[in-house]
Amino acid sequence: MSPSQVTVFCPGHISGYFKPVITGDPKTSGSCGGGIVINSGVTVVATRAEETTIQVLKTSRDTSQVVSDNSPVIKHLMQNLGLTASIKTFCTLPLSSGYGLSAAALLATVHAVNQLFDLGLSPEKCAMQAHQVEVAFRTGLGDVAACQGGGWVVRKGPGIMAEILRYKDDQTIHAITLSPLKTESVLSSPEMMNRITDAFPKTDPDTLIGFFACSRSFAEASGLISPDIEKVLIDCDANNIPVSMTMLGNGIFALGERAKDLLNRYGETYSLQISHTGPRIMEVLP
Ligand SMILES: Nc1ncnc2c1ncn2[C@@H]1O[C@H](COP(=O)(O)OP(=O)(O)O)[C@@H](O)[C@H]1O
Ligand SMILES: CC(C)(COP(=O)(O)O)[C@@H](O)C(=O)O
Repeated sequence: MSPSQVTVFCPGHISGYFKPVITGDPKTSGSCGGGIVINSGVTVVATRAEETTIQVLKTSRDTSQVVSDNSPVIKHLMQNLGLTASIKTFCTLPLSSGYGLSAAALLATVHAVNQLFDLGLSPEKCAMQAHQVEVAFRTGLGDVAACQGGGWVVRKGPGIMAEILRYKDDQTIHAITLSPLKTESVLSSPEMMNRITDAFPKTDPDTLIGFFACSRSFAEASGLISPDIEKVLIDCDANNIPVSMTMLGNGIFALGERAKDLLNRYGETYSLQISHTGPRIMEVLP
């Protein structure tokens, strides 16, 4: 019996450093880089329907509010798949703030409709469907690849099939967002993309502390740090707290429990764990 509704959770992703790789084909384009797959992301509820409707909801204190009745990337994904369904996406982190929520929404949606309509797509094919929309819309380059699994990650090449090193760690990551930043605005700027490429680190980290150092030197060299962000970075430095800027968002992420009280002085602080998994089916209703 085909299900009537499927719920899937996909983790988000904080990118720490990245190098765009644009080949002209969204399937082989993407980025190399390092980031953290986080235990907060997007939950998608896909329900059989005669036409595609999309609701983007933000949840806080167990109450969800509709923030948008549209999502061009989800709409395009459904058209690519030739499917119609009611799609509701739920997140607690802020949108357009560098938490990889566009990727998480896309990847969760593909896995949900794959189960809802019994498409038989492999995890890799699901990820490819999501990745190519992300890249085509310039809403991300490497987040879908990262969110296929858990851990803090080093992506050695662009796209879904490239080598990804994944490392487990149970330390807490704390993050704040000072203001939204539309990823597409940066990815569509040739001048910024060239500067970002030049800032890419020469070696890959193999420790979490080393990842923070790589991300921080990348952020400093990228020219993306605003005065407000710089102030928080310096405060963390003064307290010996590993810290960097979320890519791409006007935000900060820092390592360990001591970061929470410090970041609380600057805004709402999100306490995050490194995810152990990628997308997960949460519920299937008959
Ligand atoms: N939770 C979500 N549900 C549905 N669509 C989303 C979601 N998050 C982002 N998107 C879509 O992706 C677009 C780009 O988001 P983006 O700025 O890349 O956010 P992020 O930095 O969190 O990935 C948004 O304008 C929206 O259309
Ligand atoms: C940094 C970014 C290009 C965008 O990340 P976000 O703003 O979270 O969509 C990411 O996709 C990456 O390739 O590392």
